[in-house]
Amino acid sequence: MVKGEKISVVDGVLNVPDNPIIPFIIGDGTGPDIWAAASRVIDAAVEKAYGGKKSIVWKEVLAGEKAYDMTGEWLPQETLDVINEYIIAIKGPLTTPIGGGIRSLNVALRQKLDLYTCLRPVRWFKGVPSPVKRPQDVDMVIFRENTEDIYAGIEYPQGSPEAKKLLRFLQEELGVDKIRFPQTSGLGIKPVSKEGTRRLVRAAIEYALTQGRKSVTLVHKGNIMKYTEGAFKQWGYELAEQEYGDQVFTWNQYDQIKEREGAQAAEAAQSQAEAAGKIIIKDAIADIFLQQILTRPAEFEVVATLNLNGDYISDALAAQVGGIGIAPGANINYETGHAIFEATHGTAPKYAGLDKVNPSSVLLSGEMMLRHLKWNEAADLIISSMEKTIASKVVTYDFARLTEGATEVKCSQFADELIKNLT
Ligand SMILES: NC(=O)C1=CN([C@@H]2O[C@H](COP(=O)(O)OP(=O)(O)OC[C@H]3O[C@@H](n4cnc5c(N)ncnc54)[C@H](OP(=O)(O)O)[C@@H]3O)[C@@H](O)[C@H]2O)C=CC1
Ligand SMILES: O=C(O)CCC(=O)C(=O)O
Ligand SMILES: [Mg+2]
Repeated sequence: MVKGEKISVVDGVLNVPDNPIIPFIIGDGTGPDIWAAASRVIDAAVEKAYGGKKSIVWKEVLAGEKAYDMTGEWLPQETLDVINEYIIAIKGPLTTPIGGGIRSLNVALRQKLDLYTCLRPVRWFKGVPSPVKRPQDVDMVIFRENTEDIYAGIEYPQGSPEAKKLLRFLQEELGVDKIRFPQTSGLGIKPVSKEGTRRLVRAAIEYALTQGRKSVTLVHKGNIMKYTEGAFKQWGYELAEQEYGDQVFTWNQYDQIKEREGAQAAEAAQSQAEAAGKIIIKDAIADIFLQQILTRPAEFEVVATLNLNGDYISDALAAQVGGIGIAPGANINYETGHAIFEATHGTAPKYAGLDKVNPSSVLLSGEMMLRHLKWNEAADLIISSMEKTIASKVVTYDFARLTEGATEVKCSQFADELIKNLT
């Protein structure tokens, strides 16, 4: 058996040995099915690409139901320590109960390791059934802030001593008289910071610059939540202008030119910036954005947004390219180099243990991980195999039910097909 080595970060650069040890969390619900399938494909792609010279040494770490059954803890400290030490990890989905019980372990992992970017690329694979006419126009990369917003978990149940105390403070100290039914309200707090916004928007702009993307759209609900979502927009524009002055043109600048010199001059300035290859930094209010990504998706490329908006937007966009079964993602801290790759979907509990669901989301998260490690040859093999397999119409239930003439296969059989098509 190959003895693995640790990935390290040297002078801010990821140093990847030929046999990196990569921790994985198998996940709850359908997690074991999709992980078994996806990890086989990842291993086969690496073997095919490097002929045995490189391989991943998987190291299981515990979280969720398996961790609770084995250790009595949902998220053992050891799991956090191991991921911290080994830098790069991958995970299956973990269950979060609704309306009570433990807080999200998925969110806890992101917060505890400060993985502030949730990176979710959304693209269409030819042949995947889609509810829209031109799914090929959807090619967006979402940068969702991953550590703040109402996901911070500062929430108090209705009638609790904490809720009563906070209510009293709001009413007596801050003169709040707008809570419609104070005695029967649960309360939540939404922290959004300048630092959190700046590092997220910086990551989005860096991505646009290095990947040759034309625009970054700041998505917010700043008309209603002025000092959180509105501030996100303002801080985002400020960061873009301060740090990327000659490489970007912002709609904030557009508005200033319009006010000073009129609409024609502003239009001309934007056209000139586009012609010069500058990145356009624009913004959209979240509700209309959800309409525009359906009606004119080609206008959006990189999206930077807050935590809750990003959660909604990523599932909505996934639907346009074939659904959550094919939506990958990663949680990344670009300063420390730590990253956990994970599918966008959840545990899909009704299909648990049936060897049925589509393993593509976690597999494509693995593909993102390989690319992150600069193992592009193996990543490319996964993409071309995915294209061939989907074109042959041998697919899991989610695509089969929408594809005429498809052959429906199980999760594990889909992995077999993918491995066969790694050529
Ligand atoms: N990062 C994480 O670990 C996440 C965890 N969760 C957690 O997962 C649990 C269930 O959440 P829920 O809201 O039902 O969302 P899920 O994403 O688990 O499932 C919703 C639906 O999406 C489809 N789906 C999900 N995964 C796949 C797949 N691999 N292949 C094909 N279709 C798929 C199924 O649709 P259909 O019924 O149409 O076949 C499924 O019923 C909750 O506890 C939630 O908190 C949720 C999101 C992310
Ligand atoms: O943590 C959870 O249970 C849900 C998280 C989620 O929906 C997401 O990250 O997209
Ligand atoms: Mg979600």
